[in-house]
Amino acid sequence: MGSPRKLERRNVVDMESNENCATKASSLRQPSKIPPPTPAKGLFEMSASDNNARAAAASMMPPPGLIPMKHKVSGLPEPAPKRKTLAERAGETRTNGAAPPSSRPVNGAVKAAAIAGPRNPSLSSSTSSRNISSSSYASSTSNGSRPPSSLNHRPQTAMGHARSASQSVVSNMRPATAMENHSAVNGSRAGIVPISISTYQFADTLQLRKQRGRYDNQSNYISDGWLSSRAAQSTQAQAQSQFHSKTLRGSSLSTAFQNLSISSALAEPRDGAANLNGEAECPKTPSSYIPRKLPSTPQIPLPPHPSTLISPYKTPNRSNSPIKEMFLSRSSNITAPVPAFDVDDRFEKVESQYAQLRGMIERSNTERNDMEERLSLQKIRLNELEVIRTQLSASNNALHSELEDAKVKLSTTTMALDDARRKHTYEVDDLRRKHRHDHDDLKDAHRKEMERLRRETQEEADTLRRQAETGSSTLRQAHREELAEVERRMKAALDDERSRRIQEVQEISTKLELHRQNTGLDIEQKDRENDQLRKELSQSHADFDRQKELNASLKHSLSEAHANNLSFETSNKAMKAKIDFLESDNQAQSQAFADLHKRMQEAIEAAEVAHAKLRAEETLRRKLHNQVQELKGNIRVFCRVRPTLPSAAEEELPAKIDFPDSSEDAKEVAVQGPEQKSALGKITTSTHNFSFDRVFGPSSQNSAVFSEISQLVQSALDGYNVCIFCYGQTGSGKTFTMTSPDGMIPRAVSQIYASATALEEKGWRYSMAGSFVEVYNEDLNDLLGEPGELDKKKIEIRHDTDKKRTELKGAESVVLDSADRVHELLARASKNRSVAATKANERSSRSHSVFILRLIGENGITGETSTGYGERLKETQNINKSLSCLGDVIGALGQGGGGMCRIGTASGQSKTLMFVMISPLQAHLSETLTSLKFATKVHNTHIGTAKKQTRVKD
Ligand SMILES: Nc1ncnc2c1ncn2[C@@H]1O[C@H](COP(=O)(O)OP(=O)(O)OP(=O)(O)O)[C@@H](O)[C@H]1O
Repeated sequence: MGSPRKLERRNVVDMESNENCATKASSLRQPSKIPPPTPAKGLFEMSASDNNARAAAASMMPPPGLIPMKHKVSGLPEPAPKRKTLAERAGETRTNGAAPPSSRPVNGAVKAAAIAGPRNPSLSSSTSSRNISSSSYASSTSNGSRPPSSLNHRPQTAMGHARSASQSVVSNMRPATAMENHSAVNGSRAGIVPISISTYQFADTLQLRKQRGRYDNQSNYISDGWLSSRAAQSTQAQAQSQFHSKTLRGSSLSTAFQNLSISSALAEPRDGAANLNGEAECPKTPSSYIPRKLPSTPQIPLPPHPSTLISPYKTPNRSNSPIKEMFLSRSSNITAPVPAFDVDDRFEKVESQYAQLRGMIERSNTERNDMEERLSLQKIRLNELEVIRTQLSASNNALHSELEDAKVKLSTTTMALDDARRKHTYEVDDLRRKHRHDHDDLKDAHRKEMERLRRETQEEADTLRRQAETGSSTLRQAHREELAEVERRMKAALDDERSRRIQEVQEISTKLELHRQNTGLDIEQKDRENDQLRKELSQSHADFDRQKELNASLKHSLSEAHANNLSFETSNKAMKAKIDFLESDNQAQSQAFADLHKRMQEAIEAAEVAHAKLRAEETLRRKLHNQVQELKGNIRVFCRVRPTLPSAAEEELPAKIDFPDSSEDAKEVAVQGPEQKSALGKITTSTHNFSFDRVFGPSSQNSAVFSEISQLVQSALDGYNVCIFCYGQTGSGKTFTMTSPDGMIPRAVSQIYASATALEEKGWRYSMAGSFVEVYNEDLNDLLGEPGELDKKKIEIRHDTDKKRTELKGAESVVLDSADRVHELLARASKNRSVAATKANERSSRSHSVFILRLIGENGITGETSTGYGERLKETQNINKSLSCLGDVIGALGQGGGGMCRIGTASGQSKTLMFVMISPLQAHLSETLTSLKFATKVHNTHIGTAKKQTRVKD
């Protein structure tokens, strides 16, 4: 975008060029293959007619008014009435105002022609031809020969000419008209500038025509008259043509004037005074009109025959034109006189036409002034518009900047809105979390309250029990006394009973004796009676039968009596035995008591011996158990492959995992590695075999796994530090194995409780406390603390090298006074972990949770104490740092550098069991192999003998 000034200038230039174009356009000729009898053609003919002006003047030349009439337009205004003749006006001094300034350079060719004119006959002849016609001038200013048509295209339009004008000097293009020639010579537009000059020059031309006519009149009037009339005719024809153009196109006056001016340029040298005056009065005359020194008219040689001028490029039409024969030539055979034209009449006509032209020029000037005024107005308007445009662009810029500001504000507002929305979301989340925490707190408080109530109830129950026990001992004493009383009473009763029984027995014995005696008497009497009867038998057989019957009945009675006698004898014997027993009871009882006491003393002594033996055996058992554990290895590696879950997606294909020694205590696992493509494109798979202390397949249950580690739990009870940790990728079953309701931790705690209860009779009293911490970002967080303090409350690890104990300062320790308490503890830790996991998704896979069970055992009899730690670590494979650290630790432990770096109690002081957890899926195959390789490394590590943490009470 240019500056306003530039724009204005460009507009002006455009307008000028438009005007120029319009002007040029007005001089356009319709292209025609047959050249019309234009003045250009006539100029050549006029050159030729210098010698034969008379020849066929009437027939060859059209009457003066004929050519103008051809182009005359009916609407053309009539010329103004004549005031002065051209001859008169030719002598007048030209005004400066009529001569526009010109900066056009003098054409070199013209200058050369002017300078070299007298010396070069051919040039002078051509120059003379210029006096007659601009067309011939154009020819002469060229190289003297017409250029080949192929190189010198004659412009078909004014525009074409305008374009070619600047090239015309170089290419020697033949102009179509004098006007075009003029333009070509000057190399600049021919528009307005020549108008005022032509007035003056045209007058000169006319004057010269007259003088020449007169001169010629003296010598060859006819020829001169022909020349003059021919020139006038040519001028008139041009003027008429310009009128015609003006009328048709409205702005071709300058073109017409240019034609005239060229003629005047030819006329200038003829009259030295006029020429000098012209130069003096109009120093700004265009350079193309600089007076040239030309030979005076009388010495002007006749131009060569047109055919010689244009011979190289003779137009076929022209050469074949029959008109050519109508012109005079040396070879013309003139036989009849040719009538002369009336020159004055022609001049008058030309004058009138000139006046007409002048009027038109004035009008044109007026129009031009109007146009200039309009142009200046337009320029002003343009400036105003430019100012408005500037203002508008300024306001546009302001609006743009406002728009940008508004956009920025909008984006700021949007961002603020987003921030507010995000903040609101965070606040809602926080509130939700707080609400959840409050809820959990309430639940905790409720649980605590319940515990408190339960404890109070327990205490009350204890009090009651104590009271009951007190009551019961009183009762027992009373009972004992009562029992003694009863015993006494029983003894008295027994004595009474005994004496009563003895008395009864004596009575019975007496009765029995009496009865026997009576029976004997009866028998004797019966015998007598028998005898009597026998005697009487003879007397009577009937009496015998009767006697027999009686005898039978008597026998029966006898048997009954005998039975009774026997029973009586038995009871008598029993009674006798009883009496004997009762008589001997007192002594036996005292003897029995003494025996019993003796035996009891012996039993107590034997029990004491047995207890001592048992304790010695328990110590031996522990020692042997520990030796067994040591033999099994203080760091053991178990591998567990979890089953494919029913919820697993279909595309989760299982990996090929085999258990070559699939027995109850399998120790080997074989994993088929990923497919590998050889250079030849052959696909191979390799099987990786691993062996560990124990391998559990997918179908293994937690109970089976625990049976393998229960001995380690026993070691914890025996006072050894035990570390059990799971290692494996996410989702491989670590949590399931360790903290599920039947996982290792609940089972271990239950076993410890059961064993502790069993050991109570051996004098051991155990107390248990559990802590649950999380290692995240190398910080320890308490999973049993308040959820809000999870990442805030920091826990310190303190290691007492003297006591060889490691403690976590700040971690909450929950007393496990019943086996069920561990479930609560695990649930609390799990909840805290899930709260933490919602804050950071990756937390689960980047954190390690450690459950620490602290066992303190005291033996009231022996005074021994044992302190052991059971630890459960859940190590996640995802952390390479942890992996390498763990590897380093275990490696260092294997080389006896246990104190260098510690993970929990995984050192020479402890027994360590590592679970390597394996996912059965193909997708996790590479992690599976990495885990197994690492576990193999650990398995190959030997850790020094574990030392029991036993102190003898002072
Ligand atoms: N032996 C098994 N038998 C049946 N289901 C199992 C077994 N082992 C693991 N699972 C199941 O597999 C899933 C993932 O196990 P788990 O959550 O214990 O993995 P993890 O190793 O603790 O994962 P993370 O490291 O992410 O905590 C759980 O749904 C669990 O119930």
